[in-house]
Amino acid sequence: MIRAEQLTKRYGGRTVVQDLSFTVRPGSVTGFLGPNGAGKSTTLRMLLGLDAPTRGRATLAGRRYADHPAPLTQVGALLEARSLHPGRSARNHLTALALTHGIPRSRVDQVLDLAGLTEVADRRVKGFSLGMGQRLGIAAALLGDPAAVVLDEPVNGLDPEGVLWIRTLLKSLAAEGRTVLVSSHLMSEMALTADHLVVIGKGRLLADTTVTALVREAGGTTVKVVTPDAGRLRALLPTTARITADAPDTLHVTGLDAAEIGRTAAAHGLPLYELTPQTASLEQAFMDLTHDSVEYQGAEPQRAGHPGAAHQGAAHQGAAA
Ligand SMILES: Nc1ncnc2c1ncn2[C@@H]1O[C@H](COP(=O)(O)OP(=O)(O)OP(=O)(O)O)[C@@H](O)[C@H]1O
Repeated sequence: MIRAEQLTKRYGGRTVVQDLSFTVRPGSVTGFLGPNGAGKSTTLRMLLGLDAPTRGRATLAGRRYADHPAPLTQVGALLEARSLHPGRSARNHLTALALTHGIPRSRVDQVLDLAGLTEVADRRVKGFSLGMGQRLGIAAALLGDPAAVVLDEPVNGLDPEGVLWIRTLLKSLAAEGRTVLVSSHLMSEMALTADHLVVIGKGRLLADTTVTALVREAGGTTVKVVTPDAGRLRALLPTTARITADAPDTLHVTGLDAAEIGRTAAAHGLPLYELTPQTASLEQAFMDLTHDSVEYQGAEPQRAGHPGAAHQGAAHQGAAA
């Protein structure tokens, strides 16, 4: 369990984290979301004892990081700035870390395997790609077999295979009963990875909720349906569904999932050319939530009237810095 209690951080005269309180529970992935500059990294550094709070408290399993006799067994962390000795191999790097923390050497091989680095374990780190470096950082975070894992923007700069690997790993760490806290400025990524969300903007808490609840609040998932028989399909769907049409053959259906719509169409022999659940509403919910907290506004994205266009307009304001 990770807990932030009224955490506040001031740099000079500027408050970058203010009165932030939240709890991260074991057994699920918690996404820590906010636009660029919202204070995510600063908060994570305070949780990990790397920065002292101006006010408030951060605890892991009830104690401050510095008060744990063997912190690496409590929490493993991957922060954005990595300090790796370029001339060392991955194995040597992990072995040095293990020896200085009283962790058996045998654990090094286990984490190399877990991170998919066994084959390159004896290569010098300076030849590593960004993805391999990220895997090594995660191997180091898991070295102490920690009860909690904290990762700052772990998918930044990774290729699709790397992103998928991290997503799967985070879910399996949570399924093992660990506490998993992962920061991101991308709602689309967190929607696929996290169960719970803590959203901040300008250092303040904006939402502490589940992905499911946020989807519900955003009006549910909308399904785009393209069919030459749009009129007939519309008449066959339950009246509880909200349906809009922006072209003669295209419906946007809220309140029904894709499977139900597909079954109805199949039962009546209606051909479907497209049946696509859209998370655009979730992106929009995130942008609405954080709109006033974005430090560096780019051009205002189009606030379009239908979900498909909103998706295209979702140019991640947070990334506009
Ligand atoms: N050591 C520091 N001294 C002064 N200001 C700082 C320091 N570290 C961070 N800040 C400021 O605090 C604010 C929050 O920064 P932080 O890196 O925590 O945000 P973030 O949410 O992690 O952003 P990003 O998504 O861009 O990484 C920023 O305005 C940043 O400029």
